[in-house]
Formats: sequence, structure tokens, C-alpha cells
Amino acid sequence: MPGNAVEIRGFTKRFGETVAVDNLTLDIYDGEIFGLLGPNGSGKTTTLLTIATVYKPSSGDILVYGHSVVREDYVVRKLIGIAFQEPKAMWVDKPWDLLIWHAKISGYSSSDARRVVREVMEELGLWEHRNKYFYQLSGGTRKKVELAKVLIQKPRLAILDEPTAQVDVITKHVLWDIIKKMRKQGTTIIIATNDMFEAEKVCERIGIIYKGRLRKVGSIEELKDAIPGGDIVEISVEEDVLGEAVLKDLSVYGRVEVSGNVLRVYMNKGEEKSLEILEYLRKRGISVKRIMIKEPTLDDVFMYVTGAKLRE
Ligand SMILES: Nc1ncnc2c1ncn2[C@@H]1O[C@H](COP(=O)(O)OP(=O)(O)OP(=O)(O)O)[C@@H](O)[C@H]1O
Repeated sequence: MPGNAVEIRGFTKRFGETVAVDNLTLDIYDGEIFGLLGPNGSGKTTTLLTIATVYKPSSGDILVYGHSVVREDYVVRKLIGIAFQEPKAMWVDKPWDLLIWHAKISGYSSSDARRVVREVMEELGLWEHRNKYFYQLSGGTRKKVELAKVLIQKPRLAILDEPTAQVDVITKHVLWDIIKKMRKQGTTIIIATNDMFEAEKVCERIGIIYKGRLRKVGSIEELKDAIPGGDIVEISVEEDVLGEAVLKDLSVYGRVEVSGNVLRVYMNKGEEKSLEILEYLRKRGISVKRIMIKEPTLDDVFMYVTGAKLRE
């Protein structure tokens, strides 16, 4: 059984009167891609920056591979790599120079640094931009430079704050594949995002955070199953034969609606239970034309657990 990469224990962070994160307790497993999903201002960046030892907790603690961000921040810093939400170029002002510098402080020799930086820049489609000034780069390209730092570093724990914000859709898919590859190579990854498609596409488990509080944690399946009547099973039958009796019998599975020859059942675990419904209809001599099982989206889950929309 994998251990925990990160153990967040009763973590609270205040900025003056603002409680940015309120008593957060959460485990992130070794080797997984974990998504912190929430709208702007929900506390994602504050959490990531505290794991990365940029902020100190107001109370509580966070352990990264067993090391406290409060007492052993110098150890934690060696274990993590972070791609910030807002890339900031430092005194070096071209991607090539910045990444070479980053490679060297990550422990590469000069020749290895040049090799690995070139490899990563080519993989991310950054090579043509290597000698441009930062102000000449698009927001998306700057985000790629941020991600490049982490790929070069190959940390045990990668912290990615909205890694594909401002990136076009095709590039998003490329970056998601690269993030998944990084995980296969053994890096644990935490992604903050407000993009439910990204969360669904990349993350193995998700924590929904809203107004500084963790509202729900689980795999996508678990989150969706948390909605009572979470799946929508839609069955079209050959003829208009769905009478009151069918409605009543099927109500054991959840809310049932009939319109014409279409039957809709709002239920949990639709994939499993729909087989029983098909069997029931077959026994009654009702022939089925088509069956569809629709899942609620993460947006639906977000709304269910917070009462708010992920995006206004
Ligand atoms: N350095 C700071 N000083 C004061 N308040 C802050 C600071 N950083 C964050 N906050 C406040 O804490 C709350 C959480 O912000 P945080 O940036 O962690 O949210 P987020 O979910 O990452 O949102 P975003 O995607 O907009 O960054 C917000 O109310 C924010 O205004």
C-alpha cells in the first residue's frame, strides 16, 4: 500500500482578518496526481505555497514525506518542485538562461544541464523561444517555462498551480500528457485548478475546496457517486408500453420519469444497476431500443457539495 507523500493536519492560514484556509486536513498519496479543485479565492494557492514552504501555517502543520514544513523547511525544499501560478522571470531574462540556472541549482553539471534543458524545451515546444526575452513570450509560453523547471528538476513532489491556465486547448492536451508521464516516472503531483475538465482528465483523486474549506475528497467516481441519484439511466423502448406498474416497480432504484417511450431513472451506480433494470424489462416483454447512462459532471458535484457554481 502506498504511503502518504503529504499529510496536511489542521492547517489554517490567515492573512489579517482573512482566513484563506480553514483547518484543512488531507492526505496526498505517494505517486498519485491529486487535484485541488475550486474557484478563484478558495485557498488553493495558499495551500500549495505552504506545502512549498513559501508561507508558514498560522496553525497546524504539513508533512512532506514525513518532514514538517514548519520545522524542517530546508529538507522539504529539496523534495519539491513548484510551477507557480504567475510565472516570474528573475534576474536572468531568457528561458534558456533561466532553465540552465535552474538545472544547475538542481544539481546538474554544466554539460548535463545543457542536455536536459534542451530535451525538456524540445518536449514542451519551447526550443524556438529559448533566446527571446520574457516580455516577448505569451502567457501560455511563460507557463510552459514554469513547467519546464519542474520537469528538469524531477522532484519527488511536483506542485503545479493552474499549470494550463492561458494555454490553448491543443497545448493543454500536450501538457496533460507530459504531466501524466512525469507521474509514471515516479513523481507525486498536486495540481490546483478551477478547470473541471482538467481535473477530470488528469487527476486520480480530487479535493473540492471552497471558501478555504475542504468540502469533499475522492476519486472522480466517488465524488459523482456522492450525489444521491447521481447517474441518469435513460432507456428508450420500442413501444409506448411504460405504464404505472413499471414506474412503481422501478422507483426502488431512484426517481423515475417517463415521457413517451423514454424512461429515465436517476440513481446511484447506474452502470451496475441498469443491468437489473434491463432484466426487469425483458421479463415483462418490453424490448429496449437504446440505453444511455449519463454521469453528472464535476460541475454538478461541485454545486451539490458547495451550493455554488464552479464558474460563475
Ligand atoms: N498574500 C495574501 N495577503 C492577503 N490575502 C491573501 C493573500 N494570499 C491570498 N489571500 C486571500 O486568501 C484567499 C485565498 O486565496 P488563494 O490565492 O489561496 O485562492 P485560490 O483558490 O488559489 O485562488 P486563485 O486561483 O485566484 O489564486 C483569498 O481571499 C485571497 O484574497
